[in-house]
Amino acid sequence: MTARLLDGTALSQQMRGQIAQRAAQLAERGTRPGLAVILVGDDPASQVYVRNKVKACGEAGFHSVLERYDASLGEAELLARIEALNADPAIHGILVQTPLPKHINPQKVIATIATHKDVDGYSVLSGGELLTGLPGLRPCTPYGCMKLIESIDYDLRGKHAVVIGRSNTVGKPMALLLLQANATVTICHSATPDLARHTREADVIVAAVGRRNTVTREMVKPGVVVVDVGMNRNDAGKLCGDVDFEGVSQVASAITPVPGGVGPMTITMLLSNTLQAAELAAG
Ligand SMILES: Nc1nc2c(c(=O)[nH]1)N[C@@H](CN(C=O)c1ccc(C(=O)N[C@@H](CCC(=O)O)C(=O)O)cc1)CN2
Repeated sequence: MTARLLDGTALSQQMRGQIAQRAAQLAERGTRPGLAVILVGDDPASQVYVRNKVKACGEAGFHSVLERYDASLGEAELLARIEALNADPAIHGILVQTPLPKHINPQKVIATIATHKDVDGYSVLSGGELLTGLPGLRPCTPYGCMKLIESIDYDLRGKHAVVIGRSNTVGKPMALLLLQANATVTICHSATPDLARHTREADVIVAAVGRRNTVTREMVKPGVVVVDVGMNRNDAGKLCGDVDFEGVSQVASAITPVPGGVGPMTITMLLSNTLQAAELAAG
């Protein structure tokens, strides 16, 4: 079997077109969705991501501001800046790019962002909304993974989904979203003995560990749907995920590539969340 490609670039293009249309309708009613992106420090990958976020905003007709600060920015100054953006009516979403410099506590930063502007969906309140099934802003990467699975009309009801990774930003919210879609969910992590025992039983695998070749062909059953959140470099310096794409795509029914899978969807869901926040603010 050769797997169907879950193409995040194509799905993003389609979804961003729809988001731009909705943004234009909202703008006609007097509200232009606005996103503030804050970057502290000069991490090269983060610089690319924030640039791409601002570019995507422009293409969707959103207002956006990019605030860049030196890595020496004090925590109190950053929190004060967030408070000001919380009070700014032109801003519907606030995002602080991670990783942050060591002297800044990311939990404090996230807690300072107003819940209704928390377009990363990282706050304790946003997490609680997800946990309890209340409407709210969902973390962009797992939300994007769900859209990729939905894009092939895959019915998760009664399916066994295995999530590899238990981070607050991907693994845990991913498991909750799959649960909400009526899948039976197993979360595996670094202390799970015999990972393959679990992945071989899976109808759906979401790999989010940050280590290449975590999932190989012998570890999956034929027909499995595989979503690869990993972003690693191989020995040749080429971008690759957590899944051995060459091997697993021979037996899977659908699989995301890296690059071009989950990554672009992360930015698309950020636009979607910002639009949702703006629509709510507009009433
Ligand atoms: N505040 C946040 N920080 C971080 C997030 C986040 O969602 N919010 N996620 C990641 C980084 N990230 C977005 O910020 C992100 C990562 C990767 C991509 C992407 O499109 N990747 C491409 C490949 C890019 C390349 O060539 O290097 C792909 O997979 O096709 C988008 C966004 C950590 N920080």
